[in-house]
Amino acid sequence: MVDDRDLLKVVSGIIGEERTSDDCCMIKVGDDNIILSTDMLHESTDFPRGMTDWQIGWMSAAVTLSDVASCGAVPLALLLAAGLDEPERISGITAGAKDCCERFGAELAGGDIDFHSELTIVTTGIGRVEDEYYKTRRGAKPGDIVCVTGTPGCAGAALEGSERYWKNLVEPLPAVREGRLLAVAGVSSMMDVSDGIALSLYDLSGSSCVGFEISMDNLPLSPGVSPEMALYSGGDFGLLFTCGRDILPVTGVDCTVIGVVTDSGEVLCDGVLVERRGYSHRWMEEI
Ligand SMILES: Nc1ncnc2c1ncn2[C@@H]1O[C@H](COP(=O)(O)OP(=O)(O)O)[C@@H](O)[C@H]1O
Ligand SMILES: Cc1ncc(C[n+]2csc(CCOP(=O)(O)OP(=O)(O)O)c2C)c(N)n1
Ligand SMILES: [Mg+2]
Ligand SMILES: [Mg+2]
Ligand SMILES: [Mg+2]
Repeated sequence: MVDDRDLLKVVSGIIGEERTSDDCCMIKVGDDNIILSTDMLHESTDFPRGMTDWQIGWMSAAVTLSDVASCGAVPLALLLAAGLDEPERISGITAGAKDCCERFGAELAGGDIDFHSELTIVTTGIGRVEDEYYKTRRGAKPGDIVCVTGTPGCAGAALEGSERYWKNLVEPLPAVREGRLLAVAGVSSMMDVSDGIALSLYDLSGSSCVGFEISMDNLPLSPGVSPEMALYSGGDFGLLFTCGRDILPVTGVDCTVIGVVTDSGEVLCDGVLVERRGYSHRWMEEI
């Protein structure tokens, strides 16, 4: 079985690790730092039954604005390419994406339309960030603390049938304001937790060449959300970040310290190795 992270190693061998180890890429244009990110979602793996087309548009915009936010950037614009199984779905999807963009300060500024046997949406986000506020997955240092915003696991709980968290799942809120505030406050590394805390800790560990020691008791849990869900389920779009102890609290950011950065290279929870699993795309074939 291979997953998207295995394939990313292939891509990284061709275009360079630098380009595959962050939520976004950064391109310098004159004095500006332009932030770019793209995501593909499709019906069978990302849009649970019962979602409206408006929510599908909203979620598609939100996942990409979340990546832009995780770099400390201000979102500017979003492009949405829709591979439609039914042509009439375009109106709801576009309205949802536009509403999400407007809520978070971006413009839905273009896209593409084609036929596809399975509804497939690709969103590409563009943002801007100053040198000093640009954040990546690469700055975590041993001795830093590691923190998350919001309450992870709610989207996962909804997938397991908890109706109270349905909106968390289908209308996720990218942490655009929080990402910016944390960047300005001077965190050392940052990413979003779209694929769950466990996988995100491994991603951060790989990019920063550090380890983590977190504690189950520290995980912020909403009612009915198990520590297991908080660690291993995705779709919540909080931010995972590291920083020196002196930086918190950051006014306007609801976050929780879940552990510390170590130099071991291992991701441990209460002294036990965290499983490297979460939300990932898988193929049966070997490569
Ligand atoms: N097929 C690809 N070609 C080039 N770069 C890719 C490809 N897939 C992913 N990447 C890049 O690898 C990085 C990590 O991707 P990913 O783990 O999907 O990030 P995220 O989950 O934050 O969207 C991103 O910067 C992304 O742009
Ligand atoms: C079946 C299902 N599981 C989980 C989710 C929650 N969810 C919504 S978008 C998303 C992440 C999108 O994954 P990916 O395309 O890998 O985006 P990236 O992590 O690369 O930003 C998740 C986990 C969902 N909507 N449906
Ligand atoms: Mg991301
Ligand atoms: Mg993404
Ligand atoms: Mg991705």
